[in-house]
Amino acid sequence: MASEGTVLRDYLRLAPVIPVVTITDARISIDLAHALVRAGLPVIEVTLRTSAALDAISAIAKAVPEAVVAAGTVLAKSQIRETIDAGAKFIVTPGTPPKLAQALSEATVPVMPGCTTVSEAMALADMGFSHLKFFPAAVSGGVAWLKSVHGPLPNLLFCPTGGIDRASAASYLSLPNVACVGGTWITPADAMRSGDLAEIERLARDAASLRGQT
Ligand SMILES: O=C(O)C(=O)C[C@H](O)[C@H](O)COP(=O)(O)O
Repeated sequence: MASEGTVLRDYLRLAPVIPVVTITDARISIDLAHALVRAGLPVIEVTLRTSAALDAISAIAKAVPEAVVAAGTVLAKSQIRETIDAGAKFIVTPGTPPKLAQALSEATVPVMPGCTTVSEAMALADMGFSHLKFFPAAVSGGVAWLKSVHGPLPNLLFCPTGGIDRASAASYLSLPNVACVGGTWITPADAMRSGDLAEIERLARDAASLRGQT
């Protein structure tokens, strides 16, 4: 688990923002990943919310080696193997009930489990997880929550996600216990639907520029 933490830390250092992407047609995934990589956001979380998700992960993993594709919305133990087989470089969950946490602790790729409370964060830290998704961040205390937990839990790093946008991202990124933030604002549903990759690349470039402000 310790070496997995190092690998995950290196992934999360690649960019200030992880685009959280829901893909309904896997055919867009390679061009989308190229656009995000070009813009400076190589770490991409593909949510397992659609039937195209595993194909999209697989396509990105094979065709865009500069990208680090993660599987998001992993809710069940059975999805761990599926996503690793598809080529996911790491796994992200929105929340992490104990049985899922146990299965994730045995995964062969790094995992960023989701949590919302101090007790959940402590339980995950106790299992060896060092980088946690704080979800849903904005409605669960946001920046103030992260500031408060840094004192008692100084060794944990978070990727707050949920309700974060371009305007609020910088205040999260300025915190010492925030590795990066996640969000969907880079890949809005209408741009995804119409395949407007130029707009997505513009939003991604703008998000990547947040690095300099922290
Ligand atoms: O489905 C999951 O597992 C998730 O990870 C949830 C997403 O991270 C949020 O839905 C982010 O959405 P926004 O609030 O629009 O940025």
